[in-house]
Amino acid sequence: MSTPTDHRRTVDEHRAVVARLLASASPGTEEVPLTAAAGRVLAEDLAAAVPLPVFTNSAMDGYAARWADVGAASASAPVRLPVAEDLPAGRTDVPPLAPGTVHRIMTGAPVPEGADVVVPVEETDGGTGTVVITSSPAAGAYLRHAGEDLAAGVVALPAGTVLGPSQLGLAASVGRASVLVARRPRVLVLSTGSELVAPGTPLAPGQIYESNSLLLAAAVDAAGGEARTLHFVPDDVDQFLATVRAELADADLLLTSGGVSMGAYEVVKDALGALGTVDFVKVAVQPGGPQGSGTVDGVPVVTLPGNPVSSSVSFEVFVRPALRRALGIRQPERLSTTAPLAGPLTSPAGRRQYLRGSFDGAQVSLVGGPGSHLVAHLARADCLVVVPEDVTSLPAGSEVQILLVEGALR
Ligand SMILES: Nc1nc2c(c(=O)[nH]1)N[C@H]1C(S)=C(S)[C@@H](COP(=O)(O)OP(=O)(O)OC[C@H]3O[C@@H](n4cnc5c(N)ncnc54)[C@H](O)[C@@H]3O)O[C@H]1N2
Ligand code: MOO
Repeated sequence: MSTPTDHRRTVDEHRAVVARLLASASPGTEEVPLTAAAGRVLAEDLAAAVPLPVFTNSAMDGYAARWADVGAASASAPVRLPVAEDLPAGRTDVPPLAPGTVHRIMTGAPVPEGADVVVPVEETDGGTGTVVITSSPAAGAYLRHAGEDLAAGVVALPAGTVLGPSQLGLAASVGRASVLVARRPRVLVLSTGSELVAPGTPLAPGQIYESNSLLLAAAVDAAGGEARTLHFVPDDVDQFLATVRAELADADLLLTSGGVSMGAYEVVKDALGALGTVDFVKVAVQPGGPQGSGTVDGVPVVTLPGNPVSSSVSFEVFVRPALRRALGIRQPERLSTTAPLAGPLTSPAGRRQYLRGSFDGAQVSLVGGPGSHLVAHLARADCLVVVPEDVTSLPAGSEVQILLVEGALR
């Protein structure tokens, strides 16, 4: 229950704190071959060295012609013309088209000077010495003009673009073999908890499988970082700090899960809290209330709560956008929309709630309840339903904001 002494940082305040912190975690840029650039973030305005199309070329297999010669062709009054040249794609010496002749041309081949239409082979007898044309498309048809897609010299891809398949295709189309990209922040993902054992080993009573480091490392990688995981079984605070410090040398960010609430054995909070450079706060959010942020030996650290759903949601809300912003990504946030609720919901007063949902393109259904241990439900969700701080209940049909997380509408 919220009391006057229970001051909580707002979600937006904590998002700003983490964004500022991670801005300093940005490790600069590097040139990479285009063949290794998938998923990377462009760190330069990539200018087109060539126009697209590079030269005016044919959109069809057929005959490059002068419309004045072929425009009147019909089945009852076919036009017969000599075929002066054969132009396969890749031909570099293209003679101009003399009046009263055609050039046989293949898709992608340069259109000869003087041609202003391509007659598809289907409208002809396919002749190679002479051709009989039985109909002509409109003047100008089937010409793909140099520069109509992109002019030479303009920015083809602005800095901050994530290089997906079509962006890589464009970079290659303008002739780039390598690109300047943001270095991927190296994120050390550290989970703590003596009840946690690695998947694949037998469980003793009281033990569970460690899952947060897998979840968070995959989320870090998907956000553009480069995760390395470490599971620390706490003995004592000094040993924890020594382990963390030894691993920090190659990290741009330390991301921990667990050990930050109010219990008697909160190794993350105890060890990092004592340094005086990490703040532990409560955020007005559910799940994911207990949060921490600061630096360890100058390296940014964000501490997430251990409940798996809390870890996942707080990564989504606080870390992912900050990491993507630090990478220079133009659109760091998830796509968001509004959708009507399939059923009613309730939400705690004074907390922004992020409920797991499933969006079918028309309405959103809740997946499981608010419990932050519901990992199976989490894995079935494809969106987060955002319930504002001042809303405690909503009837079915209410419009709610949803964040489309990875895999929505798959
Ligand atoms: N008296 C209070 N108790 C709790 C509070 C509170 O305010 N007062 N906050 C609750 C909330 S909210 C959360 S969230 C959790 C956060 O706790 P910790 O961050 O200290 O996490 P742990 O206690 O270590 O673990 C919580 C829960 O999650 C499981 N867990 C932890 N790490 C992993 C992992 N790597 N893989 C899988 N599962 C993990 C752990 O076994 C626990 O069940 O505190 C509440 N308590
Ligand atoms: O608010 Mo805690 O983060 O889930 O249960």
